[in-house]
Amino acid sequence: MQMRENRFKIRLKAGEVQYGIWAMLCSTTVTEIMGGSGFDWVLIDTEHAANELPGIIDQIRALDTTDTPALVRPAWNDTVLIKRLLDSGAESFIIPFVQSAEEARAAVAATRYPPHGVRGVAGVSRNASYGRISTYLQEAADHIAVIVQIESREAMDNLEEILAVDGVDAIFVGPADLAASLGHLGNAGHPEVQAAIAEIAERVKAVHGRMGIFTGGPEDAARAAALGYHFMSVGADVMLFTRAVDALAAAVKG
Ligand SMILES: O=C(O)C(=O)C[C@H](O)[C@@H](O)CO
Repeated sequence: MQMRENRFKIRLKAGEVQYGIWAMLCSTTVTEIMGGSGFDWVLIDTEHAANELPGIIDQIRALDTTDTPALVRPAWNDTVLIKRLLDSGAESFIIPFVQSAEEARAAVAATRYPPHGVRGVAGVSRNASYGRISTYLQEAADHIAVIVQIESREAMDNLEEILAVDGVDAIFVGPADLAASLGHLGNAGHPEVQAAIAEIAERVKAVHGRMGIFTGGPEDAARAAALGYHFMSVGADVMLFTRAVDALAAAVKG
């Protein structure tokens, strides 16, 4: 058995525009539904959602039945969390709150087998089709996408050093945490935050231009695309569902 291509990573490295959505409801059904909607990726969030490993695996399995690649955000830039997600079949990661080149190197190392990293070796996990993919250990690194989140003032201060880390495929801006770090908690629309988002874009474009951002919807995504961001999340299942059920209740209950 051969390893399948990581279509998200291929398109990411080519700088193609890819629109995604956040999966936070911890629902295999909802994630599967979103996988059939036509998005270019669905991110299974474990940082700000109660997604745990069994449910994450089920959601990855569900997305495997669609044309939409799965991305996973571990709860933290943690070697053990990333190892367990890799063995479960995750291959594209958005790593939260990376603030330095050292932390970026640690994130990459968590996805690499020795001598290039510290990932624990088990050739019979789900990622290797339980041992059927005999070349997995040798080929895995090429199929894994490592995206680090830039979402603090310190990360901005270290941006070029982070971009230079071998194995970091792209950065992803988290506007909510960036706003908090810049002193504008809850106000990602503050001019200083928006200026920082634009500054990050210019600095990343001066290096390789591979950058994504969390946006609140199509209009926000269009503004981000105009700055050069090319993989954008345009929403989250939890927000979409809450708004829809609240609107329905209001419609019938006045
Ligand atoms: O800081 C951010 O913004 C992000 O990283 C995205 C959020 O965590 C996402 O859950 C939407 O609030």
